[in-house]
Amino acid sequence: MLGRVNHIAIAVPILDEAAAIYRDTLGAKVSEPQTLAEHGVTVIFVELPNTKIELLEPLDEASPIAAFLERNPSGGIHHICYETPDIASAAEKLRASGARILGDGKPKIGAHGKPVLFLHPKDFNGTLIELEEV
Ligand SMILES: CC[C@H](C(=O)O)C(=O)SCCNC(=O)CCNC(=O)[C@H](O)C(C)(C)COP(=O)(O)OP(=O)(O)OC[C@H]1O[C@@H](n2cnc3c(N)ncnc32)[C@H](O)[C@@H]1OP(=O)(O)O
Ligand SMILES: [Co+2]
Repeated sequence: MLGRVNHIAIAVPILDEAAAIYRDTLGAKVSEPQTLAEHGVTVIFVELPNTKIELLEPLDEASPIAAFLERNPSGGIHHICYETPDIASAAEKLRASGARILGDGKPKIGAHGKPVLFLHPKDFNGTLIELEEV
């Protein structure tokens, strides 16, 4: 079911400041901001040799990451995204195992234009998992 780590996401209070740290202090290549209205966030990707860092800023208080940032005002690691070759079959196996798929349980299109799903952190050692079909 699991392929490569596609990205590790960090929720941040101020996206431009977080991107400047990666670009100017850490010398990494960062993308332009991408607003994902359907997901309630604006994202910037930090390109690394073996994976990406996804910097996430909430669009508004209704954002799914707003409560996380209230609990962690300076930001924090938010989720890990694993690649999967077949998200429908992964969802079927996960449901059969009793794992909770968040939202309406149907894949949505993510930042890379691919179908993604999120799994409840309480079912996976307190870690929010995103699956992206690649
Ligand atoms: C898809 C576009 C883009 C991409 O990569 O392409 C993205 O990644 S968009 C990312 C933003 N979207 C999401 O994160 C969608 C899935 N997330 C959610 O639905 C919520 O964040 C949810 C339900 C995981 C948590 O929401 P909230 O904090 O408002 O809910 P609760 O207070 O009920 O939390 C329940 C329980 O889980 C703990 N929690 C919450 N967030 C996390 C987290 N990121 N990692 C670990 N644990 C988390 C929270 O503390 C609660 O625990 P408890 O012990 O009950 O207090
Ligand atoms: Co993500």
